Amino acid sequence: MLKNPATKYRSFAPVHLRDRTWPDAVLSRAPIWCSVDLRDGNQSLIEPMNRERKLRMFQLLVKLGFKEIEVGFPSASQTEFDFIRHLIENDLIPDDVSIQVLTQAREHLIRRTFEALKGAKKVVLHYYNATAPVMRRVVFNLSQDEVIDQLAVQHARLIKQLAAEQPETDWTFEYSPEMFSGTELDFAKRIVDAVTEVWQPTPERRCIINLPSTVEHSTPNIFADMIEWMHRHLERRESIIISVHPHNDRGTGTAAGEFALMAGADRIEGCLFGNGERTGNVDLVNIALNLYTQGVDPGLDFGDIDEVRRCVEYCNQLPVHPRHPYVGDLVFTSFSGSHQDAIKKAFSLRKPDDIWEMPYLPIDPLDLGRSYEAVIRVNSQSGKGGIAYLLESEYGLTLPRRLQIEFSTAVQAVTDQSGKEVSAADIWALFQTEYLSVGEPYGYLAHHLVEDSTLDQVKLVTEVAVNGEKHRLDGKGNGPIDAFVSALSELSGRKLSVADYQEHAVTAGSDAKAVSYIELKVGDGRPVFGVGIDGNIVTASLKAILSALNRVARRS
Ligand SMILES: CC(=O)SCCNC(=O)CCNC(=O)[C@H](O)C(C)(C)COP(=O)(O)OP(=O)(O)OC[C@H]1O[C@@H](n2cnc3c(N)ncnc32)[C@H](O)[C@@H]1OP(=O)(O)O
Ligand SMILES: CC(C)C(=O)C(=O)O
Ligand SMILES: [Mg+2]
Repeated sequence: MLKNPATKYRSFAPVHLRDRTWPDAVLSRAPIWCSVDLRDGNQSLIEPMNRERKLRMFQLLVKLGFKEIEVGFPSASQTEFDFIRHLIENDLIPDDVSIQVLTQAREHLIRRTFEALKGAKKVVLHYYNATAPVMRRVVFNLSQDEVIDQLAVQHARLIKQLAAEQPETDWTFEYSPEMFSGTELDFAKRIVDAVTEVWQPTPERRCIINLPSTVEHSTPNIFADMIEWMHRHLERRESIIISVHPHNDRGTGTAAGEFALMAGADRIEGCLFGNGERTGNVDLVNIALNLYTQGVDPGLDFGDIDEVRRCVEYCNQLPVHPRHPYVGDLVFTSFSGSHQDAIKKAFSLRKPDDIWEMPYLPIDPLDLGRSYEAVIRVNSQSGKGGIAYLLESEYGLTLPRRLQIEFSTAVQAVTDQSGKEVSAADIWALFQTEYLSVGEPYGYLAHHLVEDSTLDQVKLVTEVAVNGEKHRLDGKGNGPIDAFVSALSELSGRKLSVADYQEHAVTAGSDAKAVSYIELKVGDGRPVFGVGIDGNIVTASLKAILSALNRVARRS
């Protein structure tokens, strides 16, 4: 049993911001994106990326359109240092991309970081120190003023000085009060103001103040309040890019990121598909595609999302979950009958330039390079709509509604028995067995049609096999179906009549074929469907009648 948590945990305190404005804000443009896959993502991996994997990730991020990429923590290890040298010395960084590097607020680490950056064109130099009370007490044993002076201000000065010594590089400075989300707001403001006082940013040369929820420990509205508070209270706000860096410990990293952007943040740091420390950094793909589905261009290209996933899985050596937003294998799939029914109906009414308004599909899978193939999959939770959708999309058959109902019983029997999914190919095989390959007792052999214009009738001569024996049938009627049905009634000794008849060209496959669906009534029995497919529409209809008759025979 869990112990009483009230004796062990403290609840988070709300921010007193009665006139908050962020809940009414609408996100109408993309933020500045910064990927930290190669740093925060990398430092959380079981096996950090080697150079080859890092390069693959870097090239992917560039291809996706990121202009700010945190490429590592150069003072952490030789691998990190060498990777950054490799990028610079081999001219692998496009001119419009800034590499970003992280360092602790410690002199020897900062000096080593600058060493790693010699010759780089555009750099975001990012340093941090923890600011939360627990860190001040446990890790640093320093007072608020000492943390401001000894960690933040002194190292802001050092960074300014070392940057001036490397004027060939276009520098942007970034400071993170690490654990901002657990820091008193007035202290966070004081330390940030002290840093910007040293740097003296201008609206033309802004610095970045990155406000992380290093560990997410409140609901996202509290984080948004904190960001709006900082946005309103910071000195030199017009010369600062406010960045956020949400983690996902409570599972609300995306909401926190979006609310923070509504609350005044200009920039967001995160990882592809939410990799990163513990439960991960905020998922930038999620945020970007959420914008996209609101009609806002995110400025990042996820037009081949499966390719992105493959690369990320390779680099991180971690799988992406099948339910992961926008990318998981199952996220565009409906198994349940009512969802399938609505999707099928919406697809058939949709015109190419319509606004996307598709039940159960927040985004068009085609926009992400996915197909409609997986949109509907069938198991015992499915209904006729999904089965009909698969036969139509994969095999070009548009089943009449009552046939959908009839055939879904056959599919349901299979899925109920196996408990498993049935593929489109399985459904097609079952459809063939049920309707198309029923050649006994009646089999179609040939027909000959004579139109008699004087009588306004047709004469139909048919050859059919009955239990393997050839029979010639002569029939008359107002059309070939009518003529055949009357001849068959005579042969079988039972009254046959057509309750419904539909046909269409088969749209799938290369051969021009027609399909005919006949609902046949035999005597007083309930109508039964038969289906025929043939290059000739009359033959297709005759086969459909025999299919229905054979199915009746099979049942009895
Ligand atoms: C929230 C984040 O993601 S922050 C980024 C975290 N990322 C990483 O740590 C990955 C790379 N890190 C490393 O390679 C190493 O930790 C290094 C090179 C940075 C430092 O290594 P070491 O000097 O061996 O220290 P160690 O790893 O034990 O870290 C603890 C020390 O850092 C100090 N420290 C931690 N954060 C800071 C900071 N922001 N500023 C100054 N000192 C700090 C601690 O006080 C402690 O010092 P102490 O040994 O005097 O008690
Ligand atoms: C270094 C900082 C930005 C960080 O990764 C965090 O606080 O989560
Ligand atoms: Mg982080």
